[in-house]
Amino acid sequence: MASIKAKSFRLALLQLGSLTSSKTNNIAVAKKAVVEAINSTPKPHLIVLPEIWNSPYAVNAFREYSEKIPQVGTKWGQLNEGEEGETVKAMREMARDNQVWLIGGSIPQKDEKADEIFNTCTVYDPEGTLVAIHQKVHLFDIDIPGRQTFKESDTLTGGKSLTTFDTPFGKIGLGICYDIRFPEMATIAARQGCVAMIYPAAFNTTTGPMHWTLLQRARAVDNQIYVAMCSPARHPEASYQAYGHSLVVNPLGDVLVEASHEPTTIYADIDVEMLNTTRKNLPITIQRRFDVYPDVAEKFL
Ligand SMILES: NC(=O)CC(=O)C(=O)O
Repeated sequence: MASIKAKSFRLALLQLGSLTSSKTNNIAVAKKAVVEAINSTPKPHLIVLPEIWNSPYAVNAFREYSEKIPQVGTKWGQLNEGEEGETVKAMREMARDNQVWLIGGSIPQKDEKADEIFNTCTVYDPEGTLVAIHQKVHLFDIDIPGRQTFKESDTLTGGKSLTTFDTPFGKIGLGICYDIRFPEMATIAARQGCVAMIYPAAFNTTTGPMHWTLLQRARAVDNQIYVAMCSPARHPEASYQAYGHSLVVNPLGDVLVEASHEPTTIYADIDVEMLNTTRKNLPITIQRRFDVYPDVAEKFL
């Protein structure tokens, strides 16, 4: 597990602004930001959108904005009209038209059979094939009186599995926002050989200043991987004030790049040699004492 065979790559986090209650507007905003990122130099290999970017981040909106998501492996043009939601179709186009890997943030997903709604991240390869689906495992149910109360479980169901996906530049692990507070997910992904954990996210103006940077640095240092979180920009009229501050941290825990709360795109180079050097110099990945405590990744390896 010490060193990882992968290629270095460039990551772009799209901290989308001007998101409204119009899904059509939000799709147009995302499409434009993807095109702008792809025209930057050097070109990013992997583009990330934020959590719940096509809908308001509000428990009473998730059902109305929810969409059908097809199975992993469905290719561009394989489905008939109506077999997948309009946001999913748009994300396929963003990936295919720009020949780029896309982590499509998250959108509310409708599971008609079970009558359930999930907070779901989809990933597309440069051909527009849906290659991974992650349903937010840990629902954001918190109550900090007078400051921040939110109960995703009022309308959402939690996912039941962990998600990684392979790219030509290495294996990537996925989580969504609150998932980062549960360290096992990142540890399992790292033990499976991921170079990075990427979380579409939307912390708020209470929990953001407390824990946003700390959690990412902790997950990075504990697991000697890259960690990134992509947030929407703050929106003064929204019922939920996103923290912004999209961020990328390296395996030493250094913040490589951080946005403010304004709409912007940030870029970072994921340097696999740096990851391997960190693991060689501080060899914690081969010093674990599984004779003293269990390996949380074991049943997933
Ligand atoms: N919005 C979330 O899912 C999580 C969050 O804001 C926090 O953990 O704080």
